[in-house]
Amino acid sequence: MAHLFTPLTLRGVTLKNRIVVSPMCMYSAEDGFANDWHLVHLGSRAVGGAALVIQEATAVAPEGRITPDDLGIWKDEHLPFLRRITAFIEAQGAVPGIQLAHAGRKASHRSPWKGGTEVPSSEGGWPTVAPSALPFASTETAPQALDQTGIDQVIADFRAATRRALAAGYQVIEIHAAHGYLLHEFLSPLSNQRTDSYGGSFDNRTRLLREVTEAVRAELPADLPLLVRISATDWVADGWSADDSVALARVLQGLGVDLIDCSTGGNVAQAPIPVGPGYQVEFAARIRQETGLPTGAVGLITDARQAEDIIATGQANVVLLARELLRDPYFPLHAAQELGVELPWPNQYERAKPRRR
Ligand SMILES: Cc1cc2nc3c(=O)[nH]c(=O)nc-3n(C[C@H](O)[C@H](O)[C@H](O)COP(=O)(O)O)c2cc1C
Repeated sequence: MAHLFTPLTLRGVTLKNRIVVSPMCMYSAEDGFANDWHLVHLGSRAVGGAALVIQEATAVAPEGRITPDDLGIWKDEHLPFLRRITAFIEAQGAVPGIQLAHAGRKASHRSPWKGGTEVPSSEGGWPTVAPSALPFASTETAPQALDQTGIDQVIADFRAATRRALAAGYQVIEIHAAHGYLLHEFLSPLSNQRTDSYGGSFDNRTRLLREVTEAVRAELPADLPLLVRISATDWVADGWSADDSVALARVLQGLGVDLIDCSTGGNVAQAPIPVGPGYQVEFAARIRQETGLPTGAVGLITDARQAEDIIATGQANVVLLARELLRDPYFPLHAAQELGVELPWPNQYERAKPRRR
């Protein structure tokens, strides 16, 4: 049996294989509400055979949206449609997951295909918040530094969003602490120059993520797993480092986190990132090796044998695929075919279109 198709149990949730749909903003929501697009998009990844479908960065507060077109879970009215999505994913034998997010200083931007620039207030843009009043790029408006009341509100928003996510039927929660969004901004000394108990030392810069993690974990039943996505490095000297990530993983392990999803970058506009096949896998491997905590590898994993090798060699416990699953929503079924694994109904790979190379 290929390692890629062995089940993985995290607390009381069993993934039927090791292929996870990496969260991807689809910029197709209005006022945070999911619609038919999200049902078909996420549902088809479940039909395609992925074990866990993690819904895009879903904002815990309206001002935490990257773009006005992001999904949200800041009010109960969002839940009825989300329930349709989770029910459909589950009916395909996959696990519905959600990434809870706050975009911090990178909020209030147009989607990439609308240019990615800041949305002016005249067009519905809003003031952004961050640990310090430092813009992501020198051309952008500076965010407001959060005060203690604002920080408490962020923690309360993650807590309330978790409660809603459970009510909507998600079985896996992932906290988004990567890619230069709010929680990563607090971690990195490049974006966090606070002098209070949330800035300065490692202990202080990790405080908000620890408090958010504790709040989310406290809402979760003991049998549901919690994932945290981190950017394992800022890719620049004096930024957040791989050593920091190992230390953070140990702390998160003690707070009941079950898997670290290891991405990188996003907090420095011009970071020299050596993008190439599997370029972030080494961080998942190191964290797993040094902490014993399960990890997820992500980033240019596009090939069944590459994915199999990552799992077989113990570099990560799951692989997360993003763009390859846009190109080939049936990647898991094709991978099974390529690795000689026969899957039970309804995931017989014969039902999928042959893959063109
Ligand atoms: C259109 C698009 C939207 C994305 N949105 C998110 C997101 O909401 N949350 C997140 O953590 N990463 C997001 N990412 C990053 C992916 O999850 C993934 O980490 C990255 O694309 C590298 O994986 P890949 O090479 O398989 O695409 C997005 C990527 C793309 C292409």
